[in-house]
Amino acid sequence: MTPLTHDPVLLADARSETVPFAYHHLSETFPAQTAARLRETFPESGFTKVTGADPEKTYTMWTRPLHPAPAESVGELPTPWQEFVREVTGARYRTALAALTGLPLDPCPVEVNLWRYPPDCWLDPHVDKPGKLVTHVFYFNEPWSESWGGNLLLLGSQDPDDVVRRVTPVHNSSVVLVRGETSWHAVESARPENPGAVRLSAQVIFHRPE
Ligand SMILES: O=C(O)CCC(=O)C(=O)O
Ligand SMILES: [Fe+2]
Repeated sequence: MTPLTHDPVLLADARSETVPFAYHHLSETFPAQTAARLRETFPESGFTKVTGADPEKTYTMWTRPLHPAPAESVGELPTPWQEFVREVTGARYRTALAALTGLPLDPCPVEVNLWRYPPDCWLDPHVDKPGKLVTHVFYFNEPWSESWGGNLLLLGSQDPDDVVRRVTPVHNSSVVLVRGETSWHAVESARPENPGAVRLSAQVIFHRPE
């Protein structure tokens, strides 16, 4: 059996930004081989529907909880993803993320989940719920072109056109979003002419302690 290598997330290489709000971008999140294994084994089953609310149109994206996760689903998780969960729920990553963000993350419950967005799904502008202190979003699409849409939009206000930064969900990149009253962001719809690519992401969320 392949040993659990427990590769670190390369947070030391993050580019820290303050505009339009505090966030950090990593163009290479994992060593290339680790990222490739995660990409190749990104799960296809165990997802449940999330229906987007839009008066004109309904659409469905899919999510799967990895931590906490239903006990029976853990054994089915491919080994690279079991390693991912161990790494992002472990002390090394938590300490590095606390150092990067300046937030006291020690007492925070951590949640890990996966997302599959078929073409044409989007998320309207929002600031994350106040209970979320910081969210790290990891992307696994290869290839992905900015022109396909599906970009994470970092906004200057609630206005979807007030786009300050556009983060393309390219393979092995990731973004750490620090939640605040003005941390407006949205996910742009992936264009239908995008050749069938499903937008694949994982999220690690540190929640404010109860
Ligand atoms: O997938 C992304 O790029 C961001 C998703 C997001 O903002 C959220 O789920 O709250
Ligand atoms: Fe969000």
